[in-house]
Amino acid sequence: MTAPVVSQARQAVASANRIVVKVGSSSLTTAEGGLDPARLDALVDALAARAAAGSQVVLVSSGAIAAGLAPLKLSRRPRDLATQQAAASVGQLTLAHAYANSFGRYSLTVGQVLLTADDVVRRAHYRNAQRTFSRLLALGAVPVVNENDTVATEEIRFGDNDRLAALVAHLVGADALFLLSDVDALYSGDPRKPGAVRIAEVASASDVDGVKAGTAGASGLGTGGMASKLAAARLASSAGIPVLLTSATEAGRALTSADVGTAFAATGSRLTARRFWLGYATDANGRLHLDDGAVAAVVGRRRSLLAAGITGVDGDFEAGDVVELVSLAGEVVARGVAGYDSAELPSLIGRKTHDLPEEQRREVVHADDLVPLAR
Ligand SMILES: Nc1ncnc2c1ncn2[C@@H]1O[C@H](COP(=O)(O)OP(=O)(O)O)[C@@H](O)[C@H]1O
Ligand SMILES: N[C@@H](CCC(=O)OP(=O)(O)O)C(=O)O
Repeated sequence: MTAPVVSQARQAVASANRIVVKVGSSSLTTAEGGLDPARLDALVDALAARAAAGSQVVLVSSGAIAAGLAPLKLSRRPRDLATQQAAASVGQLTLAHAYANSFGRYSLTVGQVLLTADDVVRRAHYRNAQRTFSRLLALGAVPVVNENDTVATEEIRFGDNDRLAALVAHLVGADALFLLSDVDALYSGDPRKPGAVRIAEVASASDVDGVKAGTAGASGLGTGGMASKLAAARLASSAGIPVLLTSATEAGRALTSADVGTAFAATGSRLTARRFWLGYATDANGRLHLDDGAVAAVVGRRRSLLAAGITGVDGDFEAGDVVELVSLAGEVVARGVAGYDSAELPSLIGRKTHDLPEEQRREVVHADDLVPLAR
């Protein structure tokens, strides 16, 4: 008998020391939509076992809105932000309490961490959140994270916890990310439709090129569907963090042998906190449009961006602001820190460096301040 081939990604996920586990609303609720204590306990059983085996565990849990429905006598997930926030305000309390009790069965202490996108986008907040996580973990507590729905306005929302989990995985320097949902793996298309094929391994971004990632599941409680999980898995794996995507009912196996679901290998190398923040966490203030030669230079050869390769400028930004670098096809290929104010650029772009006045011969985006993005 030949032994099953275990991919490197699965080995990395199985032996990871610090892990981030994200669970979706649909995996924590009953058919009627309320919080299901049995499902929550089953998840915590698996997390506590991993903690007992020596891993540091960070849990990103959705479910606040779902948990708030019944107490507020709402029959389904509200569509408007204000009612979602009210439901989250009521439900987060129930959710956190349920986790505290459930982890308490194993004498594990939980700490609640509620984050808005601002806490990751602003560098000072990012560092602050990093310190909090690091201290909680050092003290042996399990951070239980959710979006701070009650104060997050439409503009400053993450909107989906898959992305939040990928950002938290980087923020805490996790060795693996687990995305637990109500579907056992990634499929080539929506598994509710015939013909979808299960994908076990994703070794590089091109392995998911043809995948049709559909919207949220039948429960009506999830938000992003598979598309947001796929984006989050790409975000984490391109920043050097392997990902395992499977259903919450497989949490036990996922967190021990990792021989279930879809494994995403870490493709890119780990970025420093500053480069990760620059590439993925912060908001951009403007856009620079690049010709093909400039894209090849900055993405392929990791060179600085010079004025000669820029064909257009959008937005109102100052030197020091973050901008997106866009190809002729309209794809955002990199992000970087602008070396000039947007008002200065129109007279420089398209011109060779030696044709420019001496004080304007510096790079528009220096290579050290430029992060090519995962495609
Ligand atoms: N290509 C695909 N592979 C797997 N699942 C998919 C795919 N496209 C759409 N889905 C659906 O995405 C759902 C999971 O997303 P969602 O309901 O948002 O989960 P969660 O609440 O866990 O975040 C699954 O139930 C599945 O039906
Ligand atoms: N913050 C929201 C969850 C948003 C969300 O991403 O939900 P899901 O798609 O179920 O992971 C809540 O706790 O209800």
